[in-house]
Amino acid sequence: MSVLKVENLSFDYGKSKIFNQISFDLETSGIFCLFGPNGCGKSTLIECILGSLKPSEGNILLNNQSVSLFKPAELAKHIGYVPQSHTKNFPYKVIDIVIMGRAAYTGTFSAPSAEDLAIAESALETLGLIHLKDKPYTQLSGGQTQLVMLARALTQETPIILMDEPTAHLDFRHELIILETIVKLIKEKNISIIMATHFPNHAFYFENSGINTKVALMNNHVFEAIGNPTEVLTEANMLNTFQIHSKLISSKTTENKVVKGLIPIEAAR
Ligand SMILES: Nc1ncnc2c1ncn2[C@@H]1O[C@H](COP(=O)(O)OP(=O)(O)OP(=O)(O)O)[C@@H](O)[C@H]1O
Repeated sequence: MSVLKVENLSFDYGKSKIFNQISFDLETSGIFCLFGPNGCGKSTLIECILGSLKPSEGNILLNNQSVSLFKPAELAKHIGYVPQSHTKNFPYKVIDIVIMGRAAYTGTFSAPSAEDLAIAESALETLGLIHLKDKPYTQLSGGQTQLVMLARALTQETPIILMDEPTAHLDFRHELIILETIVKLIKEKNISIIMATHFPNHAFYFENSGINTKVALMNNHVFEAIGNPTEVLTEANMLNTFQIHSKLISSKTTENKVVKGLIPIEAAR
């Protein structure tokens, strides 16, 4: 079943066409990975779904209703967002940043309730961040900040979360913690996720973890391929889109689980 439908969506900045007539379904408890070269339009598409950019044509349907009909606070009860980067203007405490995820429920000028505080603390617990609760978030590392942004999105308690390169700047361990958290959210809370990423192995990681995973290869203003990771992230598509030679490998873990991944071999000259 689909929770979000994008139909024939186009967007341009003036005369500059960013994408043209793209369509996809986000399935309940599934992940949809947007994958493609720098500047192909992944963030622009995410911002169209969030309602902060207006597409030139097409529809975005949430539970069969156009997102353009939702008031921002109403949309924020359905769709959470983890941005690619975040400017830190003021040394708020971590808990205050996370509790901002409740704004759609409390209103901008009302004080958060004890329940809002409990929800925010529970999100920090889920992500192993509770010890940072009272720390000024201007003092966090890049990885900790990214996890706090995810905690804020969880606090929003939405069935859908959009993530724009959520592992950018993270070390190997923090990257895996984010990926594991995404898998947990999908399996335990039935959340559906759209994620822009530069790493084919993120999509394979989700598939290897038993998640319903779809990938779109965004390039030349369209989805040049769409489907499961094995169908889309092929050696031929990597050569065609990124001009790199790569090798798709499949192996078994000690628990006999089949895992797939894509190894870059050489940039084509
Ligand atoms: N305000 C703007 N006015 C005009 N063009 C813009 C504007 N913002 C972005 N663009 C252009 O739109 C295109 C798509 O940008 P977008 O950020 O969506 O790409 P992306 O796929 O997310 O890139 P990356 O992988 O580098 O994050 C780029 O060519 C970019 O230069």
